Amino acid sequence: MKIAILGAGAMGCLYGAAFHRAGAEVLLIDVDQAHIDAINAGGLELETRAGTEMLPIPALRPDQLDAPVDLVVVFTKTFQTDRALGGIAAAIGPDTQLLSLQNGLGNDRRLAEHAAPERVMVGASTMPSDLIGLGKVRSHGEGGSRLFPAFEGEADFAVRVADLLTAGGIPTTADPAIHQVIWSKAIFNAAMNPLCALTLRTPGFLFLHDESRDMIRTVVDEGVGVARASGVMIEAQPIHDLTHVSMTDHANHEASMLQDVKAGRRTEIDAINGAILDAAHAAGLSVPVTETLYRMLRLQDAKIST
Ligand SMILES: NC(=O)C1=CN([C@@H]2O[C@H](COP(=O)(O)OP(=O)(O)OC[C@H]3O[C@@H](n4cnc5c(N)ncnc54)[C@H](OP(=O)(O)O)[C@@H]3O)[C@@H](O)[C@H]2O)C=CC1
Ligand SMILES: CC(C)(CO)C(=O)C(=O)O
Repeated sequence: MKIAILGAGAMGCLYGAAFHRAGAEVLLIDVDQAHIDAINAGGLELETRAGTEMLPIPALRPDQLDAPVDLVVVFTKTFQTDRALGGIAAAIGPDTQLLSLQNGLGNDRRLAEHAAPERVMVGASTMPSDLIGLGKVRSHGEGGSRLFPAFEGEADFAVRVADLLTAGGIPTTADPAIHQVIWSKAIFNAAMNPLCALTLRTPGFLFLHDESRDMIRTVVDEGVGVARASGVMIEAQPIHDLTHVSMTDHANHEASMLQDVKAGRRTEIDAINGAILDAAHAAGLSVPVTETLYRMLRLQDAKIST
């Protein structure tokens, strides 16, 4: 299978490495020329709990992709998706499948702007990953992914993709309840990521303080209420459990939103807390802690653009 990873940052490199280990033909696509050059010069350096690997995966700029691939895996930030897919139009042929494992809500809709709905797959990942330098990624922690066609597509291709990732070291399943999975992950991120970004601390710090643990519990309960009012029937306890795993097993992982704030980049607050807030308004619900965190991160983002 020929796979283009669109956005060779922390997660793109981690997933590109798994596809590569499983024998797929992988191309890492990014806009950062220095990062591309570093990968092409010495290989992708991936540090996990199992050790450090140097993987000879080619990296390219979007304009260097000139023929259709079988699968595009989108791992840009959510607000970069549309532009990034527009930049690789030549790689999206009539049979090309698109997959997003990005955080947040609405990724299905964003991908369906660039391919027929039956060729759009979505999902979520609980793998942690940090970009630690040019051509260098670190992932310390267990996790996995779930994916499935977003709309009415056939499950066969999703199963093949999941099997490849599992063979490459990221346990992945094709899960028909994918929209419940995505809502649960978005609620988890709405609770964890803004608090990491605002305190400039990792989940282990949040575990030490009643203030953060209380807010995390409340945001999860608020989000589950919104999901259920929107017709997505999920339970709160598995999400509470996931926040506990994050604060203990992934205690030192820099949540992606923390990585963004530290690097002076815009965050994905609109696709996470903002999307839950929009759904709350549509359902006539109030979600005060989710909304406060949303407003705080919007202010943080405003510092970058002003
Ligand atoms: N990091 C993590 O642990 C996790 C992240 N996620 C989600 O995965 C997604 C990716 O996150 P993450 O890997 O951390 O993000 P990164 O910022 O590390 O990676 C995104 C990459 O995409 C590149 N990019 C931007 N625009 C384009 C474009 N037009 N064409 C090609 N590449 C482009 C960026 O370059 P540049 O920096 O120059 O803009 C960057 O290298 C997000 O939705 C995130 O929420 C999900 C689970 C865990
Ligand atoms: C790694 C994980 C699951 C937890 O923080 C994440 O989604 C993120 O960093 O955005």
